[in-house]
Amino acid sequence: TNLVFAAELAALGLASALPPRIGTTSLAQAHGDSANRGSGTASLKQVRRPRYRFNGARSVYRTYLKYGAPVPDDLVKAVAHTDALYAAEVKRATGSAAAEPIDESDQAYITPVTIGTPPQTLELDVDTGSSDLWVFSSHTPPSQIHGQQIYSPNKSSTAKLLEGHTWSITYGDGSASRGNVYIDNFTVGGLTAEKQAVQCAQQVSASFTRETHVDGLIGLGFSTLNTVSPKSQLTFFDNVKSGLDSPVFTADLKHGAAGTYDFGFVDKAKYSGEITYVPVNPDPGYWAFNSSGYAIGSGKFSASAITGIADTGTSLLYLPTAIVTAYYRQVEGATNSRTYGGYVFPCSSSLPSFTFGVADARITIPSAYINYAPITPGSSTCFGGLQSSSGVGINIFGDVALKAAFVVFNGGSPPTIGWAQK
Ligand SMILES: Cc1noc(C)c1CN(C)Cc1cc2n(n1)CCN(c1cc(N)ncn1)C2
Repeated sequence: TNLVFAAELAALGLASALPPRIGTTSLAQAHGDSANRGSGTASLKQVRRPRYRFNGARSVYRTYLKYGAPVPDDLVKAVAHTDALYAAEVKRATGSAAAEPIDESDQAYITPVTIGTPPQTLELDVDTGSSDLWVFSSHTPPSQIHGQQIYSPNKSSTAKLLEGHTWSITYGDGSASRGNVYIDNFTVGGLTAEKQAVQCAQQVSASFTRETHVDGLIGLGFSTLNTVSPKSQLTFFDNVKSGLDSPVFTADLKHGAAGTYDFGFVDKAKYSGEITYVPVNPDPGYWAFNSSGYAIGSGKFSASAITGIADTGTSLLYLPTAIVTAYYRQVEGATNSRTYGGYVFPCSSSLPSFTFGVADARITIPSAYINYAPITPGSSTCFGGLQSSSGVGINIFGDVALKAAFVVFNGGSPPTIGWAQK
């Protein structure tokens, strides 16, 4: 009976009150721990099983089975009932995927995904500034494909054409793509959306053709921005959100190194200090939030609200002209070049860091991130990672800003965005 009792307690996930006796060797002793009490005695430490929920009906049921007793019908029903209750509470799905820079200036980041059956692997640009999931495909004219991996729906047994639906999107820099739509399994970071709308490109603009490392985009903006017509489709995040442990995804982008996108959980190991959450206005369809102000280098903080969007699909940081001119006034030889389309400076110039506020929190972008890249490979003139938003029409916290922080995109009600130093 001691053994049974101990077993029941173990089933409860509780430490047993009955220390095991002769013949058992503690793990510590197995690993030669210092206090050797001689032979014949040992003690095993038990630990609580994480997230274990005791299910009484099931425990009684097991005892009936163990002693071959006939199981009463209402006990079988009770077990099914309690299992169902717990299934509703069980830890849900999460995912974690790499975000690899496509070049040495972190112009964009790519994330491996699989689509269809058998799985076809592509590497897509996760883009919180748009809401279309589109891919280079077997429907893309070969003349427009330059090294990209493609998705072939006709090779996937689970692909279904979304009859009569098309899509067409144009991005801030004028690049564009359009095509038809399939529904298929879509997996990123071990997380699968069974019926994901996968938009197949039948036409891509030259700048996408030139981007050999980018096989398409995963739009993680709000689904209201999705361009599929006549019926707009849900983003991957909206498709998986209800099954996630928590309705969030996080971005931990890095300068010149692979970072991660996590889904369903906030990884405490990825940031320092506290995460500061601020409201998001989902109406424009972007992750729009208010920054509380800025500071240049070690200068004083200027508390002035800056409404902008957190956009993983934009490379640079675009802010109001007044802030940008104040910044480059501190950079030797900086000019706003019409030729190169923005602020440039001698690559050897020393740059101040740039700090932006999120409520009372402060995110500081190291100066190295603002020395973005030579205007052409090998040039001694460099392009700034901070540029004016006046031509864009909206302030954009793109990768230059995002990679200085750990960012939580909280898709709960109401949506919020969290920022932490790292
Ligand atoms: C890659 C990459 N990423 O940014 C650029 C530009 C490139 C390079 N370029 C040659 C190709 C290209 C152009 C775009 N992309 N890729 C990604 C989506 N684009 C966005 C997304 C968004 N949220 N906001 C604005 N544009 C425009």
